[in-house]
Amino acid sequence: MNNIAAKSYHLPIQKKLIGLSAVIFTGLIAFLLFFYISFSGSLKNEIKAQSKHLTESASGMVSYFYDLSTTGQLSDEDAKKYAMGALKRSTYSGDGYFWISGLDGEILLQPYKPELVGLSLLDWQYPDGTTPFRNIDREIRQGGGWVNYLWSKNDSLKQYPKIAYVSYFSPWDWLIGTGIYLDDMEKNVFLTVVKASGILLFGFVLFIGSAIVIVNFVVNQLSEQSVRDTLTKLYTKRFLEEVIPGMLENAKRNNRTLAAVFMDIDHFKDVNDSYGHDCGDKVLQKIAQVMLENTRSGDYCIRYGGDEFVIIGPCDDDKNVIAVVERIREEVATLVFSHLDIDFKVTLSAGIALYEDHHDSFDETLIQADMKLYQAKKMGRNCVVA
Ligand SMILES: Nc1nc2c(ncn2[C@@H]2O[C@H](COP(=O)(O)OP(=O)(O)OP(=O)(O)O)[C@@H](O)[C@H]2O)c(=O)[nH]1
Repeated sequence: MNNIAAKSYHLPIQKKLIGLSAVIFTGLIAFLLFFYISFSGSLKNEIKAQSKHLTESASGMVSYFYDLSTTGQLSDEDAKKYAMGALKRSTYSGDGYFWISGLDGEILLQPYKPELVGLSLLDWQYPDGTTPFRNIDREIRQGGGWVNYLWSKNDSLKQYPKIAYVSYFSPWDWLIGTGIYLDDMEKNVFLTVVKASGILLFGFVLFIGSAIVIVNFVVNQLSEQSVRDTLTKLYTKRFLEEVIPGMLENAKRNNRTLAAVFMDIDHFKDVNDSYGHDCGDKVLQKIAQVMLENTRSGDYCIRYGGDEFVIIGPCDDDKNVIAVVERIREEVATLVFSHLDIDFKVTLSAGIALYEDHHDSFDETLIQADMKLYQAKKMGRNCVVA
């Protein structure tokens, strides 16, 4: 039954929530795009800075061996040999390595392609005739700088664009460098950004999902409260109007009919007058409880107004309905209320009508049930007329 209520009351809020999520989602995609562009730029710079830092550290290592030679602890030749050995072993990030060449372009150290040692880089030409290492010394002599060139990977002959930071170790006229393949860098940047975006997206989905669950819960609670009578917690007359079309449809689909029961407490005015309004309220609450306890989950118990109640529920014929209403009437009649040590009892009258003729409007059934209630009152009250 709550589904029907949800259908009637939640739709606009849910639509707004979906709209809001769509706007936030579009915003997030735009943000991720912006994030990708700016973050990938700074990540590339970071990778380049790391490469520069590595080359400078390698120069520092070479410098250490050079110092040993100047203090006479190592011969110049041994110092160079040990420095080269140290750099040869200094690989990083899996396949990162350092190379050394002389100022004349001669390759002195190439850990992954030792066959190149002794060859000169200066005359090395690309198919377009350019010589990438010819200008190295000019820039590098200032201390260090970036060089772009093509170089094959360890496991293939194909050449890939590479960028290397090269520093100049002047005492030995050595150029020390370590390079990064641009496609590897792009791949690393892409993977890092994708991971970061994935985390952001996951966070967003989690946030929106929780927001939808919480809002749905709050909306359910609020709409449930808005259709409940505050005193008896039964549904209100307004809710009856909302729920009837759906109930009629269900009844038709299941080849059943709907019963309408009108109930009214007998001489309730006297209860108020004799025992006070608060005591009257307690009577109303107790009778509502008896109604709820005696009806099924598909039935709707409604406080129609004042001391008047309505029950609507699917049924096949009036026998079961009469039995249920009689049970409620009898149970109410046995209740003993007390006020300032005075015990009193109340009774109620009821009228039952079925929607069996499938009139155009259910209002007619309600009017009939109300008329039957009137008859019950006329017949002396504390009875059910069907
Ligand atoms: N305590 C209390 N009384 C209410 C409430 N709403 C309506 N009433 C009272 O319920 C009484 C309804 O009385 P009536 O409909 O005139 O008739 P009755 O006294 O029940 O007599 P019959 O219906 O003819 O048996 C009135 O006195 C209203 O003031 C409420 O929320 N709390």
